[in-house]
Amino acid sequence: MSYPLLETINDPQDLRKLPVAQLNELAAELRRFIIDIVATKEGHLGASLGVVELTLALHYAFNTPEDQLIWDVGHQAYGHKILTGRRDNFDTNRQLGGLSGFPKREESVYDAFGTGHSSTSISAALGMAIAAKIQGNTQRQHIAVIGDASIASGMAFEALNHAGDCDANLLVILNDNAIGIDPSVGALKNYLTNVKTGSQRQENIFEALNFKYFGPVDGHDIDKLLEIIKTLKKIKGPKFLHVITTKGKGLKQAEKEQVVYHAPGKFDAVTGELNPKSTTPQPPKYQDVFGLTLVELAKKNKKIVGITPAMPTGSSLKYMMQEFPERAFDVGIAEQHAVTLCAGIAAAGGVVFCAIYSTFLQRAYDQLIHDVALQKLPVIFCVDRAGLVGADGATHHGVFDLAYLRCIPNLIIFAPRNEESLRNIMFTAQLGLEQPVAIRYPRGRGTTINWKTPFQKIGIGKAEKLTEGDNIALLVTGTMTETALQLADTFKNEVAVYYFGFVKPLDLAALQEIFSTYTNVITLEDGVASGGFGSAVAEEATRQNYKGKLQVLGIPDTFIEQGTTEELRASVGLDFESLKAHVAHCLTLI
Ligand SMILES: Cc1ncc(C[n+]2csc(CCOP(=O)(O)OP(=O)(O)O)c2C)c(N)n1
Ligand SMILES: CC(=O)[C@@H](O)[C@H](O)COP(=O)(O)O
Ligand SMILES: [Mg+2]
Repeated sequence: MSYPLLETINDPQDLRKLPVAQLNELAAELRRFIIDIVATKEGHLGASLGVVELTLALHYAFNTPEDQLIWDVGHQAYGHKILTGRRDNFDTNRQLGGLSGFPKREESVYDAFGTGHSSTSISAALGMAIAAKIQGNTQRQHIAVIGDASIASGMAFEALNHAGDCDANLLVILNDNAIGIDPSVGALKNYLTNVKTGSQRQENIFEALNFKYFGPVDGHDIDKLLEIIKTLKKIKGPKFLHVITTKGKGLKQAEKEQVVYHAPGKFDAVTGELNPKSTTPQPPKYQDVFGLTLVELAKKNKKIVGITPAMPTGSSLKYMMQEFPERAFDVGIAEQHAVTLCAGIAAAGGVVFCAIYSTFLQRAYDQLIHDVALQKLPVIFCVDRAGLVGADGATHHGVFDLAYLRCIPNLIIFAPRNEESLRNIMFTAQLGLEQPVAIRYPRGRGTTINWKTPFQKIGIGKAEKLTEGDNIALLVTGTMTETALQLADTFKNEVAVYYFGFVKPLDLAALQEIFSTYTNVITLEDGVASGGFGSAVAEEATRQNYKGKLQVLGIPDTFIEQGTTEELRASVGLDFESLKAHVAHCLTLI
């Protein structure tokens, strides 16, 4: 494919030299470029296609990078990256050693603020605007582009509340396409629909918060956008521009199936059709083991309720939402609310499952401690995307959970080793625990094709010895148990594998036996090595005055960037080959 006009744009200075009349042609090429790359390299698609015209208009009208442009979440910033000097290496997007799939300050001066988690843009832009004012810079513009799902989050509202009471030079652009990953939810969504259709006369929320409100404007009409931005630039203080766009704009299937084409995987760049799925039977995704098992349990246990903050498709809570719409809810991008809502449901006797990604649970840490654990409310957290998640990279890896959960009193922490163990802990939890439990499992598929095994109750806090071995005790948690078993198979009778599903409470009796039997102990986990499972074992080793050698293997103390999970595991020595070499070396020292 050739992109004659786009190829002349190496940064926004080049863009600003074009006559306005050529911008629509450039928009068509930019859209085509994004489609061509994402079709083969994968990534987020619909969001970037929807803001092609807005991206061009912003870089054309504002003086970036002096003016600060912040993309909320940042999954819609592909056009921005391509126009700001990253066109020629955009095919490395989300790959090992390549561009990040999100804006990143160290990647470009045009990336004013790193994003990945949603609803941070208004706070960050306001912070920059306040700093500029203090430094005497009254000319710099600060622009936050935020989606309709992201603006409904508490954090965004906190920032709007503050900004409306400041005279800082801030422009909030609401990119309203009426959908997040899944359809947007809530009263704000209804309000925005009314504003767009003019179906009800009501006070403008944003004006009520002291913003100068403009719009709604067609976000695919570059001329209109430029005209309105010209006016906005002359106004000081907080301003709000409401832009209406279509997610997936320009690719028929992406416009029609917006949920699927949020991040569609590989597809045909010309027809837009998704690449055919493999017809050979495959093990299930962990998210589906969770989602379908929950439906099974909810059919029998009428007290079960399911909650997810904005990830019904990603977490597969959608299955319960379809089957029991009155007992399963998507509450939008509202992790803090979701956790305290679950606390409330549990306090009132509900058996509540909170389906949340590990990386997003970080946002609700105080709610987890203050509202759930302190009151010993038996909320069942199903913490998805634990461990390395792959192409989303540093903002999204679920590697901190074991460390940040382990220090919370009253909380049980369980990491299933396979599909069966995930089903059984879910079954056990809904039978009734006296305290909360966090069940963490990874992105992607398990290992068992026939995974719908009969339910069995799990004894809380029990570790299991899986293989016999004389020289090394390999203590493992979660789905890395499969790798540990491969190691035991490679070093037959040398490596004893102990599976610790429970990171808390730890099986102290099992540890006592291990410390009194082995002079070499290795722990293995797919979370950070400092503070996680291995640290728990090390603390107990100190308490028990263990004199042998203990090694804690996990993610090192650094942020891990993007790549395939296999590449990333290899990069931190947690793949089978690296571990095999490590164990072989340890055995030579014994
Ligand atoms: C705190 C947080 N929760 C959840 C997500 C997952 N997530 C990424 S994009 C997205 C939807 C965003 O929707 P919207 O703001 O409307 O932007 P659009 O994709 O429509 O452009 C969600 C829920 C996230 N990135 N951050
Ligand atoms: C941008 C964002 O936060 C989500 O789109 C995320 O990439 C989803 O991750 P999964 O693909 O693991 O559901
Ligand atoms: Mg949206």
